[in-house]
Amino acid sequence: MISIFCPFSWFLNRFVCVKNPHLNSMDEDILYHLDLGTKTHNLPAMFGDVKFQQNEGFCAFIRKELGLEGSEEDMQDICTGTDRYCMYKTGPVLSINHGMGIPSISIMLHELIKLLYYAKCYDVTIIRIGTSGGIGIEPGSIVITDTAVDSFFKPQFEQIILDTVVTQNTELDKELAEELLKCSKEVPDFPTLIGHTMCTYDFYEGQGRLDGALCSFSNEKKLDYLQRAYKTGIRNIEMESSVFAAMCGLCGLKAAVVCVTLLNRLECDQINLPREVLLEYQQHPQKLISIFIKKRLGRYNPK
Ligand SMILES: O=P(O)(O)O[C@H]1O[C@H](CO)[C@@H](O)[C@H]1O
Ligand SMILES: O=c1cc[nH]c(=O)[nH]1
Repeated sequence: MISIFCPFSWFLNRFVCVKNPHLNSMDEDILYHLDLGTKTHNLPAMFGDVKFQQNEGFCAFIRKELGLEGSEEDMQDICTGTDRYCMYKTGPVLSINHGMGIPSISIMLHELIKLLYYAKCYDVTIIRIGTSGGIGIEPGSIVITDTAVDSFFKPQFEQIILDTVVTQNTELDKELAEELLKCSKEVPDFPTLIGHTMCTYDFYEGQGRLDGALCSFSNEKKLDYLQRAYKTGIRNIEMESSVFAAMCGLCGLKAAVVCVTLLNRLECDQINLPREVLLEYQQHPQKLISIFIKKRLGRYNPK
């Protein structure tokens, strides 16, 4: 492990760290997919005050909740030169979309973590908020992930590095998950629970769906698989949590995954609720995270 910032060990955990000795010898680092760079942008000035990082377009909402200055129109996409990702910042909150699937979020995280490192950010909490398919729970529920598991229900992420399979840990921060669960008591209008999240490489066959262009198994096989997943403690399925947990863990970032469930996969495969219901469900994680951020900043006033 390389520690870059400070010789005092108590300080090390506070700064975002990278684990790449080669970065030290680079004159310039171009964060290509974010359209930012260490020579072209003053990253500490732009991002040095970031304390919370979200993965969805969430800034306008939290800006209003925190009563920060300016209008929604003031919020410019920071990654204007690329259409790969969008990034917004309001006060100490940075919000980025990550696309779908492990490769997309992994590229974003490499560049984001370097950005936080170059910007000398410290005490950062990073939260993925998004949607998922629930298993055996009411649609609209939030699952706070304790551990991301793979399609074999194993708590690990297999990263292929050169021609070697490297197994990485996918446990998320337990204290942070509990703190988020505590915050959920303030929003009793939807259930929130802590559980395992299965992370897959595909939305259709990879999540046991019968409605893709390809399907090679029966309804009985599908249900048997999902019921076995439920028995191991898996409560939802999505497509990014494992590499997110692994990379954040390796870089010492306190991380959480907070996803709403759009359907109960023991009952159906299609996401067939009206658009307005789905949009309302997608606000559930935002409401919870907004309470969490307000509490952390000492700005929470229950209504
Ligand atoms: O709502 P988001 O964050 O995109 O997450 C889920 O939705 C997508 C599939 O519809 C996948 O990315 C999955 O992880
Ligand atoms: O079933 C679902 C719903 C949202 N996202 C997923 O990955 N799966």
